[in-house]
Amino acid sequence: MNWGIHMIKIQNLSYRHKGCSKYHLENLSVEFKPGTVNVIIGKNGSGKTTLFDLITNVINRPAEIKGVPKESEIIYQLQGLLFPATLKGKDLFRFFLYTDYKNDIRISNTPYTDQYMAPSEIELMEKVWNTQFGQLSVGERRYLSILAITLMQRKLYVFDEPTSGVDPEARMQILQRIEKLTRATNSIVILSTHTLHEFQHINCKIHLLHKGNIKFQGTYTQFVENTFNHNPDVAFYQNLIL
Ligand SMILES: Nc1ncnc2c1ncn2[C@@H]1O[C@H](COP(=O)(O)OP(=O)(O)OP(=O)(O)O)[C@@H](O)[C@H]1O
Repeated sequence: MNWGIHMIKIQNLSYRHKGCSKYHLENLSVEFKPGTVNVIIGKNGSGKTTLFDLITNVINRPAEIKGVPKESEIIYQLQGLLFPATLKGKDLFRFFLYTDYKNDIRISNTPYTDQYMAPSEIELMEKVWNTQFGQLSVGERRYLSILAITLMQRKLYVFDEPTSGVDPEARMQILQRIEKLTRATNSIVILSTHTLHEFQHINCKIHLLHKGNIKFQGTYTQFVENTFNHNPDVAFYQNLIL
């Protein structure tokens, strides 16, 4: 019997997309554990989405990736937000939450709110609930989608750039929701981002993906500790040239 901590373990994974001569992931070894937000960073085209697609079986999952829960226990937020423009905010919530067999949140004409929301979030929910998706801004769409996803109960959450296009206040609110997932359950949370400084106050482990492999792994504090002004963008650059 396995009493060990549940985690996703990748060992010596090499992968290239069909028709490509160059490997996008090369002898990649990494572990994703519960209890922290696993933040994947890396340059454009470094393979973050490819890695997510492999973990979630969007691309056939290779044997080198172990410990992934079964499909019904996974939720994968894609970079693009594909949802019919005429459906309303509440319909999006219904779409996500009614597909979640574990959920008992009921959707009505009254906007969803809970005790974790700041007044600005409640105000936003009141606005978006009965507004068509197509009439919402990109950031409003993303906030609404991520909020719905964080209300689902899963063993693995994968978010591809969940804060892209979102204003600084809503970004922190989204990240705090995501961080809460790691506290309340034993779930594994993995996300990718290009905006690093917002993780300063989030319980996270950073994994820097570069040239097919992990170049840096550690806490936010470890990531910035050797840089002037503790600037994470400088740390990013320095790690690439090391
Ligand atoms: N279906 C595909 N066929 C061939 N090459 C692909 C395919 N999908 C992605 N690639 C290539 O794989 C590499 C990694 O792409 P990927 O989308 O995983 O990067 P990323 O780190 O998520 O980038 P970004 O930060 O820009 O979102 C890129 O060079 C890309 O051109």
